[in-house]
Amino acid sequence: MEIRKPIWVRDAVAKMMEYKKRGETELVSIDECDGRFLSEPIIADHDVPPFNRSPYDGFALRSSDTENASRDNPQRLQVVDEIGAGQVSGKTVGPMEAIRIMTGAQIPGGADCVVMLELVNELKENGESFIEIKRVMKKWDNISFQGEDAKKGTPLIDKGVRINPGIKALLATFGYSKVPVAKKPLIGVLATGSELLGPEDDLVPGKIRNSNGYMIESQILRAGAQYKRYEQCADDLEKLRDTIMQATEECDAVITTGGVSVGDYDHLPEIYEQIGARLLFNKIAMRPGSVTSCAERDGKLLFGLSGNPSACYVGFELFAGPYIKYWLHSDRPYLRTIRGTLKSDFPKPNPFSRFVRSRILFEDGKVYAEPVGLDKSGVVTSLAWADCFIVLPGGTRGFQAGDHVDMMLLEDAEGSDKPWQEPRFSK
Ligand SMILES: Nc1nc2c(c(=O)[nH]1)N[C@H]1C(S)=C(S)[C@@H](COP(=O)(O)OP(=O)(O)OC[C@H]3O[C@@H](n4cnc5c(N)ncnc54)[C@H](O)[C@@H]3O)O[C@H]1N2
Ligand code: MOO
Ligand SMILES: [Mg+2]
Repeated sequence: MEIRKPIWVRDAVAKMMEYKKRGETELVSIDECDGRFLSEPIIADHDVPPFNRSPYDGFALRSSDTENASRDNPQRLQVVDEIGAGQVSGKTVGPMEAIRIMTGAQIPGGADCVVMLELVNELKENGESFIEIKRVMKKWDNISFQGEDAKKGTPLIDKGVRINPGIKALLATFGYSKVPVAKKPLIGVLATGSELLGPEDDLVPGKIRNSNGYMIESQILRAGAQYKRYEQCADDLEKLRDTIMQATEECDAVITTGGVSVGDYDHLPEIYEQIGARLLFNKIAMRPGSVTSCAERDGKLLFGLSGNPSACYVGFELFAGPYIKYWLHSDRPYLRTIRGTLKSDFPKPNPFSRFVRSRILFEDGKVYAEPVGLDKSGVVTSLAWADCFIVLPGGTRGFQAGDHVDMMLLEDAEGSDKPWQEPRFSK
């Protein structure tokens, strides 16, 4: 029987990333851009705001006219025009004059400050309008300056960033009615196993429902890609091979689940050979997911994820996820790792690096990680509660509550420019 030699997580990631690719750009309507990844950076092509404007409803005037203003000596200014947002006054504010101005309107020529409506007395005399002002105004009081938010030419958002509501606001600000985004890779998904039923099927002895296929599809969507589902397949070598071949032709990458270990019906290793795919690795020093495999055919990757649900989940996040994020032009395609405090004891030793499905807790300004569910690779329920992996490097013993540990974030938009790597002492 074949004995596989495990490789380090960092080496497996590096091997897989030798085949990384950037997706092409496509233009989508701004209405369709949510959740997509920018394929070009956003650079301010004009000043924001584009003109000096009023942050208040009030009066624009010359601060020098208020030099002697006080409670006992109100200064009277004549109101010579009024402007709402979107309008521009043709007038210039002269000595002892003011222009009534609304929030967002361009500051008229001559004026160098704005006084709020609430701070003046308004008077009418002979059909003419005046204000009395009782306070000294300083030059540039209450002006929102052209370019104070962003100066023309400033890089604002990197390419490869997922469009969120704030970024969408910037896209609109800078006139992107069409947005350059990375084309989503199409990932073929194939769940293998003669024991698998569909979610619509009743349970029968010896069988289980296919959960990995749906989970992987959801992980693909969370990573920002799209999937094509291939009909779940019994462990029949020829049929599996033909379906995988077809998926490799039709998709940018293929993810299978199950059939990668050493069992009698684990056909993936044989199929890689038969279709002429080059095996990059089939054993990694990690738990779960040690059988995670990856092969390459014509520059396309085939991810052979474990059939065990937790192992499948981890394999996707460590390998397929970064591959997809890079495709989407991210320079931070890896999961971000932070340090946190272990909430409960984890007594198991770690011969291989362990990715423990866990939950982030925030208490008293500290970040804690708490393992969820059974730490077994065949477990499915814990995945529903996990929003991070606690990463325990191989070669370490058990950990106690209060120890500091690495936490890999699963629901994080920022990512990391480096993958998690085994610390040197674990070698
Ligand atoms: N003699 C050895 N046996 C095993 C080894 C080993 O090194 N030597 N490795 C174990 C490890 S570790 C893992 S992980 C599993 C990997 O198994 P496979 O990837 O070959 O997956 P299967 O055998 O097809 O299934 C394993 C397990 O997962 C269930 N499964 C499969 N597909 C799905 C699905 N779509 N949804 C939900 N559950 C699924 C399947 O019923 C099995 O229970 O091998 C160990 N064995
Ligand atoms: O690959 Mo298995 O999940 O290590 O237990
Ligand atoms: Mg198996």
